[in-house]
Amino acid sequence: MFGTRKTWDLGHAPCLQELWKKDISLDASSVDFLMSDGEDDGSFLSLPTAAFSQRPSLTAELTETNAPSQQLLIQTLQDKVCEFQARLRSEEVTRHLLLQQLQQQSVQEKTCGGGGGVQTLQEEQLSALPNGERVQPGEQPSNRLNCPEEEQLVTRLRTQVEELEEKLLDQTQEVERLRSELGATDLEKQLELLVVENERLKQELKSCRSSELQKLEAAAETCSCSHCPYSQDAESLRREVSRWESQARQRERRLAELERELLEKTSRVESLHRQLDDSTRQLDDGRRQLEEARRRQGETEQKLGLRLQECEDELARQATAPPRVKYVTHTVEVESADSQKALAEMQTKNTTLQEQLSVQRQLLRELETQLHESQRTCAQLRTQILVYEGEMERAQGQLEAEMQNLEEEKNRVIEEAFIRAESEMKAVHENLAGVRMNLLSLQPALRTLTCDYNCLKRQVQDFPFMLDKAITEAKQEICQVISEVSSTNQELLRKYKREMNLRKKCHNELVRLKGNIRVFCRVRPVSQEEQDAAADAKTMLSFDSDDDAILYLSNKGKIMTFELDKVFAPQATQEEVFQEVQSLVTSCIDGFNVCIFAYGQTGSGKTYTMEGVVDDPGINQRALRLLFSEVTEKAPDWDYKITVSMVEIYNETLRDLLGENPTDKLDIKMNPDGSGQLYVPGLTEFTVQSPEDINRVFELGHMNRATACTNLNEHSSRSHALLIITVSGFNTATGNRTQGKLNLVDLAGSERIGKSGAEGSRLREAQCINKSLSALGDVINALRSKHSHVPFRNSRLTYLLQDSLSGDSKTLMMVQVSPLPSNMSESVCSLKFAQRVRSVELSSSSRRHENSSTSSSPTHDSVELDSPPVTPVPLPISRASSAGSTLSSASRTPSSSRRRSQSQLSTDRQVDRASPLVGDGGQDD
Ligand SMILES: Nc1ncnc2c1ncn2[C@@H]1O[C@H](COP(=O)(O)OP(=O)(O)OP(=O)(O)O)[C@@H](O)[C@H]1O
Repeated sequence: MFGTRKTWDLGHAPCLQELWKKDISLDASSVDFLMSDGEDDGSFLSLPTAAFSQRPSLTAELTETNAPSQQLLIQTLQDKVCEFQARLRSEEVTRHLLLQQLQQQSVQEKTCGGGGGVQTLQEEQLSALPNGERVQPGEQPSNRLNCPEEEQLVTRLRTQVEELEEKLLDQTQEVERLRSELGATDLEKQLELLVVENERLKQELKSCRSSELQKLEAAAETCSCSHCPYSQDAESLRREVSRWESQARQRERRLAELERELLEKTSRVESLHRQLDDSTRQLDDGRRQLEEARRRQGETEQKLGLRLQECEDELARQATAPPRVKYVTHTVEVESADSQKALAEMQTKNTTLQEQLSVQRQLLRELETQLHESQRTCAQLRTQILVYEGEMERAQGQLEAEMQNLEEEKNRVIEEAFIRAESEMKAVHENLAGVRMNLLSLQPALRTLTCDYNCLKRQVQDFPFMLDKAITEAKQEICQVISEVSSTNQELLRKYKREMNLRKKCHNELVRLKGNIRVFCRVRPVSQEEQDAAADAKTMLSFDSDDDAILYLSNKGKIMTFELDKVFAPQATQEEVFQEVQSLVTSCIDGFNVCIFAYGQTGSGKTYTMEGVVDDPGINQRALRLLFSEVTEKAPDWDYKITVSMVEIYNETLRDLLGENPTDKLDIKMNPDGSGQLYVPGLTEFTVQSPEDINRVFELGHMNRATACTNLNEHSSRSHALLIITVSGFNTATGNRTQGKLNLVDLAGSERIGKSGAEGSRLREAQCINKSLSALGDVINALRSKHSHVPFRNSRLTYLLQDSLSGDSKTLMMVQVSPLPSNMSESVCSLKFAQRVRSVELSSSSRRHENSSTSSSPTHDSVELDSPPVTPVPLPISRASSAGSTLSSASRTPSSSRRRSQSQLSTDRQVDRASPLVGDGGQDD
């Protein structure tokens, strides 16, 4: 027995004891920890971590509406879980206490020597285990009974936790859905209300606008005057309506913006509501799962209570049963190893369970953390929802305020428009009444007007026939008048042509009677320098106060009388000189060739007479201006062309002063067309159309003359300068053509060589001058003598002037005389030559007419000389020449001198032949 008892010694199970103690202490601390956790936190949430990780926004979607119930539900779940864990832990504690009691009983039986009794007791206790189970050797009875249930409980707990998580998710979704429905409904209602209100406002605005416009149009129709006050009111109303329209458009735009904002927020709230629905649905599911877990927990508790009750009963039964030491000892000896093995297994299982519990605790903490985050997110969402709702309320408030303002303004505008419309209506009614009165008063006048209108209508209907008749009569009258006018015009034209021809004939005859060669004399004044320089500056010339054709010259004590066509005293002006010349110039327009040349010694005033000075131009410029004025006067019937050439004859060399190269020598040739006319090949001709053109031509001529000569004054004294003006005319009415040539010649000085003492080149110049002047005298003598041969070709000068010296050409020689005594012999020579030239009569041949119609014109013989002359210019009476007579001024009268006979001229011709032109100079030559 004792040996048996030795084998029962607890020394074989020290580690079991320690293990149990250790387990108990661990379990107690764990229980305390768990209890403290459960009590302190109370937020055990059985949502799995994966569920939150998969739905991170789920917690954030919890809304304020279901938050209290959800928290309550979570709190309830946490309480249940904690209660269940506490029960689990208390069951474990109870089981450990039972084991400790069993161990204590065994120790007591050992110490009391009743090993067999202990073994018997244990056997009885083990046999008395519920369900007839026998305690196996080495196995702790209660432990063997509870382990599967714990595993099942843990499994069930996990399942329940998962189910709770799912339920919580469903519940949350349901809550969200409910909240979404509620919120969406509100928002939709608000939106619908806003849209309806907007449409209503638009309709009201449109109707108000249309009514205002109709009123305005009606007012405008009733009064269409621009200055009427109704039109002005209507205009102001239109402006106001347009202003309101612009404001309405602005508010519509603002409303559209608010609608857009509202739509955005509505969509956002809808999404939040959808999320809240999901959370509510999950919460419902979690609730259901929690109820299911609670139910299962109740069942488990019930089972555990029954099992505990059975254990207690068994322990009580074993305590009351007598000890069976031998048997127990044997049993203990036999079963101690098994018990130790069972204990080790139980310890292992306990360890596993503890690990599982720690995992569950960790999971619980994570879930609690997630719950906190979800609560925080929920609070943020709640705040955001509140902000959105505030904004919506504010926008709605603004919208309402704007609507209110619009309504008020609309009412005010309508009221004002109504008032205005009423006043306008009143005025329109008044006008209407006035118009009615006027209408009544105008009705008689209207009847009269209607009668008049009918009469006029009949007249208008008859008008085309009357008009046709009148037009026909008028046409006949017009045709008759036209034919009469045409015949009259023809007659007038015929008379005009006849008169024109007659005028030309008369003019020609008058000039012919005056003499084709006319000689004027001009005495230049004594300059101030000459008076200051010479004591004998006293003039030797005197004039006849009664006859302007007589010049007296006192020479060597004798008085010489010279009778010319005209004598110009020193005080004669350029204009007075030109007055005597202009009849020749105008005959150039009629188709005559005219030659005007200034003759005289150097310094006698030739250039002054021909060219003049800038302020007082001479014959050249005045002649051209006169031609322009005459041509302009005849412009309606005549088309004239005036061309100008300028040449210089120096040392028998002809140069073109208007050419590009004035130093080139020109030649004079017969025109190859067989007309017998001379022409200068290469001579430049400028067509002048205005006085400005004339000035340019003269400037160019002077410039070229100055360019060609080193000393202009010296050179100009020894060269002949010719200005050749050609006037070509075409009568557009008659078709007649005329061409006249005007030669304006500034001859070289005619002084004698012996007096000047020239040598070398000067001698050559003087010889050339004398040659040309002698040739001119020979030509004039031949013409005067009516020789068959006239020596035109003896000099360039006479050759160039051939057509202006022959035929019916007109020649004017202006003899320039110096009044100084020192020049007296030269003056005598010049005057003698002038008197001889004056006796020459050019043959009167027909003028050159290029038109064949000239042949049908009246001939010179057919001209009726008793007809009054057409030319208005008074011309000097032609005078007979009386050359070289030395008469005293007292013994002769101007009238007697004018009637000198031609026979006397023949006597003078005999005298002149010895010294043809240059007087003494001719003898010197
Ligand atoms: N009628 C006049 N009134 C005033 N001054 C005159 C008049 N005639 C000539 N003179 C002056 O006499 C001077 C000489 O005149 P001008 O040069 O015309 O003589 P000329 O005969 O042309 O000399 P040349 O043969 O050298 O060219 C000039 O200064 C000119 O101004």
